[in-house]
Amino acid sequence: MEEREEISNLAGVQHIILVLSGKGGVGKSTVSTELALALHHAGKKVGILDVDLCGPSIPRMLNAQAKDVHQCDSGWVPVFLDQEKSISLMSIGFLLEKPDDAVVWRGPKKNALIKQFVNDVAWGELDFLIVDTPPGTSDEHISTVDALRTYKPIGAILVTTPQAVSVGDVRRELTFCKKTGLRVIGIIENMSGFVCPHCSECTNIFSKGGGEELAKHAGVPFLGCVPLDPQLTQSLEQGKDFMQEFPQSAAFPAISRIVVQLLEASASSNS
Ligand SMILES: Nc1ncnc2c1ncn2[C@@H]1O[C@H](COP(=O)(O)OP(=O)(O)OP(=O)(O)O)[C@@H](O)[C@H]1O
Ligand code: SF4
Repeated sequence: MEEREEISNLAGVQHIILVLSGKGGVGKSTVSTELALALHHAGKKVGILDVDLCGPSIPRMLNAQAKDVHQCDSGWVPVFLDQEKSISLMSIGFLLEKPDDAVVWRGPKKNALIKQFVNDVAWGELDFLIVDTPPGTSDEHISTVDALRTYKPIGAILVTTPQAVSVGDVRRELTFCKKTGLRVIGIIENMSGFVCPHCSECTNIFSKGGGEELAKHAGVPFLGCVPLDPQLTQSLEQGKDFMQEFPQSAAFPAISRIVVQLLEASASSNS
C-alpha cells in the first residue's frame, strides 16, 4: 500500500538527471540551478531536488531561503518558484531552523532522509527532475540512486573544472556511474576560462580542455564549457535568475548550448 503511494509521487516525472562532481566547489549546484532555470525558460516543467545535506546552497541561489515546506496527502509539497508552478524545489535547507545550521547526522539518518525526499515529495507532472548531490561518491549517492531508480532510469551529468585533479575525481565518478548503471548524459567543464567583461579577452586561469579530453577518453559526450563569469557569481549570491537577467553575459550562451544538447539527449532516451 505504502509502495503504491511512493510510485505515484514520481510517476509524472519524465526525466531524472543526477548532477555529480568528484570534489566540492567545482560548481555542481551552480550547474544544477542554471540548467533548471534554462529548461524552465525553454518551456519545460522542472523540479530541483537538493540532496546536498551538508551544504544545501540551492535555496539561497534561487532566493527561496525563507520559504516553508508544507505537507499534503501524498507527502511534502515542494516550494514553487513561479506563479505558474512550473519550477519547484525541495531541499534539506527548508527543514533547518536556521539556514546556516549544519546537518551533523550519521549515515543511516541521512540515508533515511534521502529516501524520504525521493519518495515523499509530491512533484506532480515534471519534464525534468534535476537532483543536486553532495561532492564525491558516498553512501548518500548510493541511497539516492537506489531510491530513484526503483521508479525511473536515471541520467547523470558530471561537472568538473579543467585542472587535472578535478578531472581525476571525475574519472572516479565515471566508475561510479558504470557500477551503479547510470547513463552518462555528458561532462561539463565549469570555470573554464575567464572572459574579461571589459575587452572580452578569454584567459584560461585553470588551463582548459581537461573535461573534453576526459570525455573523449571515456567515450561519453562532452556537453560544453562554462566560463567563470562575475555576473553569474553575482546572480547566485543575490538569488537572481541569471538566465533571464544576463543574456549578454559570457556564461549565458554556454549554458544555453548545454541545454539544447540536454533536450536532444532526453528526446532520444527515457532517462
Ligand atoms: N562559472 C562560474 N562563474 C562564476 N562563478 C561560479 C561559476 N561556477 C561556480 N561559481 C561560484 O563558485 C562557488 C562554488 O559553486 P557551487 O556552490 O555551485 O559549487 P559546488 O560544486 O556545488 O560546491 P559544494 O561542494 O558546496 O557542493 C559559488 O560561489 C558559485 O557562485
Ligand atoms: S583582459 Fe584586458 S581589458 Fe580585461 S582586465 Fe585584463 S587588461 Fe583589462
